[in-house]
Amino acid sequence: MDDLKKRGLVLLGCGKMGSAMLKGWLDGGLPPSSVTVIAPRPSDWVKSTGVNINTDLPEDPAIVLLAVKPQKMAEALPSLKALGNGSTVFLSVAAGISLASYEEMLGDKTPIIRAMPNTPSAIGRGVTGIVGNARVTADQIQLADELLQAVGQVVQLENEGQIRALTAVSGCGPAYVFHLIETMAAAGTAAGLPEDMALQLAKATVAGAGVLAEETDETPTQLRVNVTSPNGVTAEALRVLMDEENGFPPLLDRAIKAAMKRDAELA
Ligand SMILES: NC(=O)C1=CN([C@@H]2O[C@H](COP(=O)(O)OP(=O)(O)OC[C@H]3O[C@@H](n4cnc5c(N)ncnc54)[C@H](OP(=O)(O)O)[C@@H]3O)[C@@H](O)[C@H]2O)C=CC1
Ligand SMILES: O=C(O)[C@@H]1CCC=N1
Repeated sequence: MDDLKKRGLVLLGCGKMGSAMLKGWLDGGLPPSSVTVIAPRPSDWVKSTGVNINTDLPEDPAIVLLAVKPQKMAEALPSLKALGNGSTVFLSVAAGISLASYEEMLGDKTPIIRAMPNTPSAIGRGVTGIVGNARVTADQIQLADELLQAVGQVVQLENEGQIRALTAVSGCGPAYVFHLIETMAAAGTAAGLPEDMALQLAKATVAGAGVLAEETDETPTQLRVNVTSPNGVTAEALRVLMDEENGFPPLLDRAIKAAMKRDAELA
């Protein structure tokens, strides 16, 4: 991390994901002076952080984070090509785009790491999968791992092929959970609760269940059983949700497959 502070971190794109990660790093003590953001329309929040914005780039930054939309990558990346084939590590969070495509755009001697984070990174509770190309050294993987651990957990993938499924599960996953909160709250409101109370109950239930699932030694299956009194109330709801034809299992399976299909298209 000292190397990163000295040589600098460049962010290409600083929208929702770039800002979530930058917030986590700045909150964790990364000096804003070590960071250079390249962004056509930096947000008020980015401007308020004290990072360098659209200034000259450091000569040999330790890491360049690529956080533009996959569709914008080919247009945005040429401005950084001079840093390719050197010791700067390119860390891409973009869905779909392969290590081979980056090698084509930046030079095949460029150390490149694909990472797939998620937005809870903004509060240090993200989870990121990473995989590097053949040029990445163990030290560079270690640096990326350390940087990403500042915003949550890190999983090292065995091969690039796994990143598509990881994207569909944890990269997109917060959106599924937020939608669960939305729909629980809406169902609670329809069932007679005041809207704000239903939302409070849905948020606290999802947050509490999430922390419990992470902190206990019990499996999610056992935790579910613990809630489900025999012939009780939960059992009736689960009969609907666990239905093998219309419940969560086929629905989530279809959702994950749809996400993976889109990831492949973006590639
Ligand atoms: N959102 C998420 O939960 C996750 C996103 N990702 C990945 O992160 C990447 C960014 O997604 P997200 O943050 O959601 O998208 P956003 O649209 O919020 O952010 C992308 C940013 O890139 C900027 N930008 C566009 N063109 C350029 C350029 N030429 N140079 C520099 N910056 C540019 C955009 O600016 P402007 O809007 O002004 O055009 C925008 O601020 C994507 O590749 C996505 O796959 C990965 C994991 C999770
Ligand atoms: O929706 C997307 O394409 C990005 C990738 C993972 C989360 N958001």
